[in-house]
Amino acid sequence: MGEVVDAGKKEANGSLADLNPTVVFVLGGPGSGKGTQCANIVRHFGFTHLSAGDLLRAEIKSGSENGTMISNMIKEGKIVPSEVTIKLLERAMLENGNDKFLIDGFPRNEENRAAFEAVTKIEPSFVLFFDCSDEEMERRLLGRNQGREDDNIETIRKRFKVFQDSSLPVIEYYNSKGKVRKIDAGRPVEEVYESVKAIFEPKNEKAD
Ligand SMILES: Nc1ncnc2c1ncn2[C@@H]1O[C@H](COP(=O)(O)OP(=O)(O)OP(=O)(O)O)[C@@H](O)[C@H]1O
Ligand SMILES: Nc1ccn([C@H]2C[C@H](O)[C@@H](COP(=O)(O)O)O2)c(=O)n1
Ligand SMILES: [Mg+2]
Repeated sequence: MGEVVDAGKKEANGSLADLNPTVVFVLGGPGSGKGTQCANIVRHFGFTHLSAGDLLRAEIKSGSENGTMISNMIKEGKIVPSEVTIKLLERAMLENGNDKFLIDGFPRNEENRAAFEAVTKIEPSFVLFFDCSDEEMERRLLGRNQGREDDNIETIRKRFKVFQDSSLPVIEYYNSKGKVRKIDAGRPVEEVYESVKAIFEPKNEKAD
């Protein structure tokens, strides 16, 4: 008889090396609109959206042994150790079945970046960077109303500082490799998406 599998869960099959997925990192400050724009990209371009923050919040809810540590770090706006987040991302990619992923909110610091590269051997195709002012991001986060424990002014300020100090250097790293596609994310959702769409649409380059 075959193995009984929990009906609610998919099995993580194979390895990432076998899957060899296309990966786009989606970066930007807290509230810059990463999740909002990823939902649009998924609808039109067949990617699967994996938000590192969502995976960490699900891990807290699952009652995992790391739950309390993750919850405390998120409340403080700090970055969870890479091995925890990378395991969640690897599992999500292998369980999913798709081979095109938008990885949202990762890598958040140099440790995330270097560990992901070392463990998965995956190079992102490019990095989508949503550039937005702190004033606009703060307004959006305070109006988000999704019950997130980190959407309060004290934690928001800490998250902004971590973004400046730890996440921007990662974007600069990829920029030096010509991989960053920067989007002015301070505009209305539909306008931002027009710019995003242009990046994902295949180019109609004329042959000679
Ligand atoms: N271009 C936009 N203009 C106005 N509001 C927006 C825009 N994009 C997103 N929002 C709103 O701002 C809030 C934050 O957006 P979203 O959750 O997509 O940001 P995020 O970058 O994923 O944030 P976080 O890093 O905190 O997860 C949401 O309430 C969303 O509806
Ligand atoms: N690579 C990551 C991504 C997220 N986190 C933690 C810390 C963030 O403040 C929080 C929320 O993430 P968001 O949903 O805003 O992308 O999750 C992390 O530690 N490491
Ligand atoms: Mg988000």
